[in-house]
Amino acid sequence: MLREGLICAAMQTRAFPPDGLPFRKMHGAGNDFVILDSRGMAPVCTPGLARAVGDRHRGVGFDQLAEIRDGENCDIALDFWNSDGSRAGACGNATRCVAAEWMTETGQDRVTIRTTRGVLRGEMRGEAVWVNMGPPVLDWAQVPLAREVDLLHLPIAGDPCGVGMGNPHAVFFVEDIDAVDVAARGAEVEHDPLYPEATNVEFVQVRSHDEVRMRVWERGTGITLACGSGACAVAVAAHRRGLTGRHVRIEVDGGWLELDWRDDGVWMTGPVARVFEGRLAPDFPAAGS
Ligand SMILES: N[C@@H](CCC[C@H](N)C(=O)O)C(=O)O
Repeated sequence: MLREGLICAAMQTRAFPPDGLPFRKMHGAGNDFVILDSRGMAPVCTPGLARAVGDRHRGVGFDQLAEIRDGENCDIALDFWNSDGSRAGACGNATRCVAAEWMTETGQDRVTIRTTRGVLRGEMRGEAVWVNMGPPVLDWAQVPLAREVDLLHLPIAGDPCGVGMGNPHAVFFVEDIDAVDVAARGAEVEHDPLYPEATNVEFVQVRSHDEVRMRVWERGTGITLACGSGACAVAVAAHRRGLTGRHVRIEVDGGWLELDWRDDGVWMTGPVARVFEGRLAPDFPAAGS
């Protein structure tokens, strides 16, 4: 059990236990995560630890680190970190991964997960784990943006839509997604002054009323193979622009996600996989940071 190794955290120290810090590696459609479990104990992750573990050469490597914590009036809580050590307000694919693990471990078919945007719900439908990522934020101040603008047409070159999903997104609709330099344009838009807390950036080519192709540049991480909250933002933006219905399949670099924008929020499903379990060495550079 991951919890067994976190005795140090329970003692309010950040030093790793003598046999190392246990973690799980998972991915959802290629969006990869290190998952720590500090239920019943003090949280372990710090910006320094996230950066060190996130280093793909000297650490484990991940797009996001998710730390499972005790939930208040819900099953569990989740904190998310980007590989640059910053916090992420939402992570749809890690939420799907942890929901799937929790349901497998408990044998239950529903889970409630507290995140910074409130309590999210997950449920098993047949073989598929669906999570409700909550309603989109369509108020400019809450996205947040720096000033009042029309979210459907942001004053940024390329005419993106602005959407909040507990984290900010800028969604660009393009004719030919293969012609987009995602790294260059993504890095540029991430720090556009209109987004005071920076933004995730999605590029979308619409294929039909219920299918789109998306590529993503994530705030604090860079290009990833998928972004769940980004896929939610894309589904919302595409429907608001009149390009798709409320139910859409999204091809990302790492596979397919399915989105369903309902009255109670944006539901999402897609593949999840456990990759391995391991332990960070007790003398790992960030131990105790
Ligand atoms: N990959 C995640 C999104 C991660 C958060 C993002 N980089 C941020 O800083 O907001 C997902 O699946 O939603």
